[in-house]
Amino acid sequence: MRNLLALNWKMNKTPSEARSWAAELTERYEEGNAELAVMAPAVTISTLAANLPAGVGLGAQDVSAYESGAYTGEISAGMLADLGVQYVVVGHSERRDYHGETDAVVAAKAKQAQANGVVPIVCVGEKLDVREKGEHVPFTLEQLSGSLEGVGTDVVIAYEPVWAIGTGKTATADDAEELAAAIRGALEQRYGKKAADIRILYGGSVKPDNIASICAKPNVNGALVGGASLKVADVLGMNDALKDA
Ligand SMILES: O=C[C@H](O)COP(=O)(O)O
Repeated sequence: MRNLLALNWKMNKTPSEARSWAAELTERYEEGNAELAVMAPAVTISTLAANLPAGVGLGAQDVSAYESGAYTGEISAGMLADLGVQYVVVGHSERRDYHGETDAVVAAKAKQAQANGVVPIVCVGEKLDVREKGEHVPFTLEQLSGSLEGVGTDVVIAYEPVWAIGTGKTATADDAEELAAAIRGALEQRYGKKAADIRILYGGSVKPDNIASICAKPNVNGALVGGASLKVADVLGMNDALKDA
């Protein structure tokens, strides 16, 4: 399966900065074996749609759980689709933590995305205390189960141990594979044979020098990258590292 390198800018870059980033990427990018997609702040999506190099996909970082109507400040999946958005991150730990998103809300968002032809990237993963108790596998699988309630197979899963996000502490490739394999098993129970075609990403302090070993694991099919997505040089480094993958 082709690796997906999902670049989550989080709340970084103005539209002008996004234009410069896209221009630099266009100048230096050579398509490799990995699929690249930018998970952009909503206000930069139009700019990126017009300026990203061919072959680089477009994503959003959140979507409303509702179709349309009186939900001030929300952005619907239909609006994202109309801008050419292919992917949307749902249930990122920062949204679960700072905005109180429950598994049910995450599932509703994923369903809205799918109903509009946008592929949800459903994020799951444990905090440090859960890992220290050795409960990271059952915790993550329960979160996954709730977040996929009623969600179809056109989905990407991102396993992000919260303790590894933005901390410089990367899970080892074996840690990533332990959870990716457990997630694959859960997907098989839910979706049968189609589970083999669902991409499972790892996220948490991924950089050019560790991405290849993590993505070499059999059940890891790419990465959800925060900090290292902001500089074009790092993105090219990760793209190169996956060239032979
Ligand atoms: O969405 C991306 C993840 O939260 C990882 O962020 P990070 O690469 O800065 O650790």
